[in-house]
Amino acid sequence: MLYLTWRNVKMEYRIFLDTANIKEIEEALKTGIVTGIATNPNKMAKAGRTYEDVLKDIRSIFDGPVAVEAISTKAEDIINEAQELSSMSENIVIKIPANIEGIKAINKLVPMGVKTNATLIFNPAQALAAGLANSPFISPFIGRVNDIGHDGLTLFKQVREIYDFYDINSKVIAASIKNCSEAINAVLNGADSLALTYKVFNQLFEHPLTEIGIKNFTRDYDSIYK
Ligand SMILES: O=C[C@H](O)COP(=O)(O)O
Repeated sequence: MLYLTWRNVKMEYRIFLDTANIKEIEEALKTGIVTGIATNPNKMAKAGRTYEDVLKDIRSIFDGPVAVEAISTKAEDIINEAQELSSMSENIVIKIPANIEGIKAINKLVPMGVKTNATLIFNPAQALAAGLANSPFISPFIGRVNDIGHDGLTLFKQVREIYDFYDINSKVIAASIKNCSEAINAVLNGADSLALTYKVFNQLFEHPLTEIGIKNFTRDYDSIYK
């Protein structure tokens, strides 16, 4: 069954570039198909800068949605941190782990108008809880599930099935995608959005036969017109 979800998702939420590296963001934005930026504490640490500085850099070249992750672990603290992060800039999405403290926080933050993304989702029950808390976004981690020898796509399909069956409207972001084929399988199975690293994003445009084709076309063109 081919899902129609991408047709219904606002264009601005289709592809989140999964990085805090400003050079990668700059390059990928040139394609015109990146519609959001997603960071997490690993990526911020790799960038070696504070959340504030990374956000400032991103905002100097991009005004779409930027996801940043709260690192507090108690609901009250997550709520305060999320409000602080949201106030740093317009159009911020707050990533919050989908454990019990995270769900409590999401439940309070959503009515305040904070856009949340329930993250670190590894089983369909967490996705159900985040959906019932009305999180605007949720992120099942496909690649990390595959990495431990389980089936990330099955997790993803189960989440989609539950959301469709119960009419849950949270947008499902396929996250922790390790290659282009995982990305396409997620889209074919009802992803609303993709979170793609710079490496996987570039795989969207790569095929050896395209390069061979270009080389051969150029050779044949040159043989007549040069
Ligand atoms: O935070 C969300 C990312 O999609 C996680 O991806 P990762 O498994 O490559 O760290």
